[in-house]
Amino acid sequence: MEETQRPCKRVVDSQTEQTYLMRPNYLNCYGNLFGGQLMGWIDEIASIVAMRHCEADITTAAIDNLNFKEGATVNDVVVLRGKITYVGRTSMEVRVDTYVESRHGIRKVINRAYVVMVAVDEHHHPIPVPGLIVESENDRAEWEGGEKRYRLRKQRRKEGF
Ligand SMILES: CCCCCCCCCCCCCCCC(=O)SCCNC(=O)CCNC(=O)[C@H](O)C(C)(C)COP(=O)(O)OP(=O)(O)OC[C@H]1O[C@@H](n2cnc3c(N)ncnc32)[C@H](O)[C@@H]1OP(=O)(O)O
Repeated sequence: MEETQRPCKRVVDSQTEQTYLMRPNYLNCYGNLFGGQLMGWIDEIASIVAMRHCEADITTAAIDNLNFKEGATVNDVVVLRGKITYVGRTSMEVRVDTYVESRHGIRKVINRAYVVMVAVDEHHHPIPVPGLIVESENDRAEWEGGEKRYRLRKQRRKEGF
């Protein structure tokens, strides 16, 4: 959240959207979007959001909550939207929502993932990231959820996984 000691940026400063027209090479053998392909896209957009926020190199520390609620097939339009929800000292949580979009622009959720990215220097050591300016009620709710997940991940690491 906002701190006087470090620079702060807004959620919108790094928000990113990426759109794909589904091609045969994105599909699995059943003709649906291949899960590994989607994971690669999620990791890529989360990386871009995090790099835009911290203006440095990043590495992926964790990906949570991959649920596939809808499929997508050839000629569908798939949209990924990524935004920062929470920042620690050197880590950033990015929420990535994936949708399949109809020809009329109606979006159905395929997946929601939370990705933890860590800013690193040239020696791959974690470095501090800018704080996050929480501007809306929505940003605040995301921040509070992110804070809980941050603590939970720390606890899980203490317990050994
Ligand atoms: C034709 C079709 C092709 C399709 C094709 C598809 C292919 C299918 C692709 C799938 C794609 C999947 C997505 C791969 C994504 C990668 O590529 S994962 C592999 C890349 N990542 C790595 O190698 C990272 C390895 N880990 C590390 O280098 C270190 O653990 C880290 C992350 C830099 C952390 O360093 P550390 O020494 O543990 O530092 P420490 O001070 O303890 O922690 C630093 C911060 O990280 C946080 N942190 C550390 N560990 C964790 C953790 N496990 N969880 C959360 N936060 C953590 C800490 O809380 C801390 O945050 P702050 O409190 O400062 O905010």
